[in-house]
Amino acid sequence: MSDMAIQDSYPPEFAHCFGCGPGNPHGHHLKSYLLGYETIARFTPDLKYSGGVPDHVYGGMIASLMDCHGTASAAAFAYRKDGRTMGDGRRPIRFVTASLRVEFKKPTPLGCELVVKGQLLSLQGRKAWVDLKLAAGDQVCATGEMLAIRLPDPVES
Ligand SMILES: CCCCC/C=C\C/C=C\C/C=C\C/C=C\CCCC(=O)SCCNC(=O)CCNC(=O)[C@H](O)C(C)(C)COP(=O)(O)OP(=O)(O)OC[C@H]1O[C@@H](n2cnc3c(N)ncnc32)[C@H](O)[C@@H]1OP(=O)(O)O
Repeated sequence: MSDMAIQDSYPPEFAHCFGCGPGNPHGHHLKSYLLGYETIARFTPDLKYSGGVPDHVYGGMIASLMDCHGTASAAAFAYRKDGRTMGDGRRPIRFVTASLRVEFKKPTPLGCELVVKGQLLSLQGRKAWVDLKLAAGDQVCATGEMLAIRLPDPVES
């Protein structure tokens, strides 16, 4: 596993995301790591993120974790495909979410660590499709699929 969280390679001007930006003092600071052919993030939501059922996580938090982990995963997979290393000093590879489908399979318990994993389904041009799973212990509580779009490099003037 790379020691560097994918989000820690974001330059300061891209580090303000509420869900995962290291530079947002009020945010969640999600950290995603490339581990072989998949990505992994661990997060324990604060008890205030309860959903409609007591002791269960609010669905928006689940989508938020997938949103940030999915775009970070897309970037990590693109770095690997391009034969690059994150934080290599060149213009960073960045993706944004174009679409995210979440399927809530089981209630997600509040107060325990959640593990989000990402796998690359396809990477074609600027488009990355990422498969996502969120589990509490052995229980997969939500699955998702993201289409992330790579931000184009600026045109040199
Ligand atoms: C989001 C603002 C953009 C400016 C960003 C600036 C700085 C941030 C940079 C990096 C972020 C760094 C770190 C990330 C941190 C946290 C991320 C958390 C995740 C998020 O929280 S992220 C926010 C939510 N996210 C958005 O706020 C996106 C709003 N949106 C857009 O900004 C544009 O929509 C964009 C850029 C997606 C594409 O725009 P574009 O002009 O560059 O490219 P274009 O439209 O040509 O699409 C190219 C090909 O993707 C296909 N395509 C596009 N959208 C599709 C869809 N929905 N379904 C199916 N296919 C789709 C087209 O059909 C075409 O396909 P084809 O090439 O085959 O024709």
